[in-house]
Amino acid sequence: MTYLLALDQGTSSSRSIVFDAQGHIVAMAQREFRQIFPQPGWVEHDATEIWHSQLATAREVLTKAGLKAGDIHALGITNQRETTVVWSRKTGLPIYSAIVWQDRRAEPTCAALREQGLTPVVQRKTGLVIDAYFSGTKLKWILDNVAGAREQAARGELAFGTIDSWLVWQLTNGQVHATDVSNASRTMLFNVHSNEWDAELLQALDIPPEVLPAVHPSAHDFGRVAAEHLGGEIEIGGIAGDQQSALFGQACFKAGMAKNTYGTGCFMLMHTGAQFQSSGNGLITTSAAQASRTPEFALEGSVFIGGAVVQWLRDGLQAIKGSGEVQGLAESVPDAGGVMFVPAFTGLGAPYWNAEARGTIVGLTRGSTVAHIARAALESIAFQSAALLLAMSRDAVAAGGAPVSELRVDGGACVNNLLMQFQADLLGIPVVRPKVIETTALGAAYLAGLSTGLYGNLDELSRHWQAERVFHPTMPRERAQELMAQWERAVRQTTAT
Ligand SMILES: Nc1ncnc2c1ncn2[C@@H]1O[C@H](COP(=O)(O)OP(=O)(O)O)[C@@H](O)[C@H]1O
Ligand SMILES: O=P(O)(O)OC[C@H](O)CO
Repeated sequence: MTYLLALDQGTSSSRSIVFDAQGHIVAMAQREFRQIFPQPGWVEHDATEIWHSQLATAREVLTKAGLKAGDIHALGITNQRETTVVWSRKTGLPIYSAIVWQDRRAEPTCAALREQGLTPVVQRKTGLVIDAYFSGTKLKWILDNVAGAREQAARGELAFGTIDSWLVWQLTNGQVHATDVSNASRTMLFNVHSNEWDAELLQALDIPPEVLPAVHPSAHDFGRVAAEHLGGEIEIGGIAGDQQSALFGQACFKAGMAKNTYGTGCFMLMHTGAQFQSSGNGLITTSAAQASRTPEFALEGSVFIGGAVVQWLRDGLQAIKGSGEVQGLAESVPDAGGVMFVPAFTGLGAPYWNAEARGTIVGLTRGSTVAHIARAALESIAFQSAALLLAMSRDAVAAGGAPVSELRVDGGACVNNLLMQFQADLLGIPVVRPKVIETTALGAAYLAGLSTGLYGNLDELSRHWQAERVFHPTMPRERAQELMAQWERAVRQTTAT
């Protein structure tokens, strides 16, 4: 048997999964680590704790699977994106905590960049909007605020990396400082057309090029894990940011193919092939995981509160004891009874981009019960995702393509059949849940398998992808359109004073 090992370093936990060559899960291990909130709007991780937790799960999964390093054909890495680490090349120790993607501290730098009129330049070169979400301004913050950092950087003593680079550095005992295009495309420093760091953007953010990792395609020989870590050497054959990795693991390789990951938030990506497409509808453009040196792109939109609304039903409203109970409660009523719930707890993401919006429940009557609210909460995940898909379809049509014809789904909340059926009803297209919903890790394993010759081409991977269940739309289109209009009215009310 041939096996692939995927390291999936997420925002709340580190996981490792062993897959067989057909993409079936053989074993899985997971560890949570600390979330650090030093002040409002700041979110940090301890990069060393991330490394240790990741290594521990990799060792554990090999034990669980009864395998040795020598049984593993290749290793792939996928990671929470944008989270920024700066470390000493000499000691391998971070000079500051990892600044997490959710952290907002770099907003003043972003405001200054916007004032300098850099918005169109950033958009054209990177596909991104200027936002504290991305790594570049977090890196600048560390260089500006950690004593002696700029001097050390100028002497070439510091290394910057997203979590993938940090793990590769540790796994190879400091032999390799590298990242892949999908992670680089989230830094706001990377030209996604030429697949190179961009001198103008580096200058605008005052980033010394000496700190940057080498950038390679996502399927690439990134070096070998030093024997001491996993009991033998293993080739690192693939790297991709978690959302691009999930798009890859869902075998969405062609323009117009889309996936939505229903986790704490939702991340929807649509492949646009070799075409860099700018959104006219509030989405960002990003590099897709690339099997070769040819640039490939995707449009991306995110929902801030997805499955998290179910956590709020559990912890805030205390309407359920566990997230698994939400479907039963929601199904105890035939519909939401006119209740609309917009969970704008932290503002609204794409395509609305409204930071001031706050959570709103409208349409309550004397007959409304907690079951209606639970159903409306669940439906809000689908409404927000539908708004993203509509934006993507409009962009696809504007670029001369066809609207999205099928949505592939994954993530913790995609197990909810009621939610998936409602999603299909709203969209009017099939919603397809694959047999393996660990598509993020699978994407990284596939990339590693591709670069090491286990797989010949993408068609082979497409043949592995199998649907577990297809949710076909059954709701009349007029009713779905009426509901979407009702949703948009409720969204407008989230900022009504
Ligand atoms: N049966 C369910 N119905 C709806 N949401 C669910 C269900 N089970 C879990 N969830 C939600 O899914 C999310 C967890 O998904 P996961 O993919 O593990 O998230 P993340 O990767 O963001 O940590 C949680 O927000 C949880 O509330
Ligand atoms: O770790 P996740 O699944 O929350 O994903 C985080 C995203 O990559 C942030 O852009």
